[in-house]
Amino acid sequence: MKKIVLASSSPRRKELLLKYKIQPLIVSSNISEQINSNENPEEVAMSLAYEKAYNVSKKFKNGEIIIGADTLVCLDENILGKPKDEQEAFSMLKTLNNREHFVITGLAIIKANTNLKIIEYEKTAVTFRYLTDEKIKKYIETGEYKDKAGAYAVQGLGEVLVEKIVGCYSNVVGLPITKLDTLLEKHFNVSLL
Ligand SMILES: Cc1cn([C@H]2C[C@H](O)[C@@H](COP(=O)(O)OP(=O)(O)OP(=O)(O)O)O2)c(=O)[nH]c1=O
Repeated sequence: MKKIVLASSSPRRKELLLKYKIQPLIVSSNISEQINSNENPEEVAMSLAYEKAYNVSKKFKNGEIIIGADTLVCLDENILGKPKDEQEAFSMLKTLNNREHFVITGLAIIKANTNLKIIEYEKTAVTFRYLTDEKIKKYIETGEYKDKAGAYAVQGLGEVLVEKIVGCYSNVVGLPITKLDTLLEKHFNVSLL
């Protein structure tokens, strides 16, 4: 079987991928993620995903398949990354309140020691229900906002904040599984199942 490498330290991505038979090696990319908010969010997500995959691919030499991803939340052309503290988490959740936003994950797949690289993105629409300041504060008190783009986790307690999702669910959690399988089959002759 071809060796698959997940270039990520995200426990969510790891969990999403470990369900499948491909037994990925997990290697953290350690890149410093700089978000330039003047850029188009899809391009930001794809270029960060590529940087992560490329950084890890340099450690491999035998045609290993390296997967990198970057998830960000996008509201009216503004990019929301991970909040640095509770105050920032509160203001992020307040702006997401009672309306629709988009979650974009850039996905990069590289074959080590070849020129083969595929870079795409997936976009999912998420609508928050109306939340009182009290409810937002209670959610922040759970600590779940930490290390999450947009300050929430739909797969966790943050489920209660969400009224509607249109599109790929795993994309919101951090790795668009359907798109990943489609690209792996098409370009790398690998299947998740
Ligand atoms: C919106 C949302 C984001 N997230 C998480 C997924 C990502 O881990 C994180 C966005 O951060 P990323 O910078 O995409 O990833 P990461 O720093 O956690 O991991 P790495 O760069 O090593 O791959 O937000 C959720 O877990 N649930 C959600 O509902």
